[in-house]
Amino acid sequence: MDDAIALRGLVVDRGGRRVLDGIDAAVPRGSVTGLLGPSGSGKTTLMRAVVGVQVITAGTVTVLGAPAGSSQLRHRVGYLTQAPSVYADLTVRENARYFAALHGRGRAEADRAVTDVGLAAAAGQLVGTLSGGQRSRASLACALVGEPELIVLDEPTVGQDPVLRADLWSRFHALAATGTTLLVSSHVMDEAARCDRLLLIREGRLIADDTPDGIRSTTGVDDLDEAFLRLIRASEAGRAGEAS
Ligand SMILES: Nc1ncnc2c1ncn2[C@@H]1O[C@H](COP(=O)(O)OP(=O)(O)OP(=O)(O)O)[C@@H](O)[C@H]1O
Repeated sequence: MDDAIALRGLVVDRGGRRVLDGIDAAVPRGSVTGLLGPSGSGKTTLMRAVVGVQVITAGTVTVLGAPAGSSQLRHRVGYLTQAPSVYADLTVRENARYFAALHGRGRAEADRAVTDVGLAAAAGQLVGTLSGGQRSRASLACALVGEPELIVLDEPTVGQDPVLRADLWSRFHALAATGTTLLVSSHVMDEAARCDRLLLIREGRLIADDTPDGIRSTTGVDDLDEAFLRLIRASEAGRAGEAS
């Protein structure tokens, strides 16, 4: 069983609308897989299904060999939502130590997680006084501190400067090198090139599941932004053909 995530025929309806429309995809263990697509394409919904908090209409979501949301996955899957989920009236260090304790980890792991996200200098600062980008890194530290086998990160680099973004991507790859699996969403196409594999979704349908090089070679262009445009146009042409 090499896949950390296996999606089979995943269909999700939200607010009476079909938001994911029959997704089949697999995320290999020990990889950094990017989940890309325009705003509203269904990235967050797919991540919610993987962490087991989304009611699904049809299909199956298997995570680390178990159905998504099973109690046995509680300490094995980490999730960073788009809204920072940290306590404003605790310091960065206190937040990390609190989440570490929930996962049976100690102070050393908590302090390391804070350093890993570049917040060592602000460790003693109340989260409520941090900038937006710092607050989202504090939240990231809390998602990483339990050392989960699968880490699902919803737009973890939004609001970060280019140096920090590069540092965070290095950190993601260092984690993958130790066998951790990361599913990372972004709508910034330049981050796509940093991923081992890419899932591209548009309007709830998967239009690519490949490596960056595989996508370049399928589309015949080097620039991934342009490659995605071509894939999107090809999928639209295909759907127009289906409809006629
Ligand atoms: N609670 C909800 N109730 C009804 N519809 C929702 C709800 N949350 C999201 N949706 C709809 O589901 C669709 C997919 O949303 P989702 O948040 O998964 O997209 P996304 O790709 O993550 O977008 P973004 O990049 O802007 O975060 C959108 O059309 C959105 O309006």
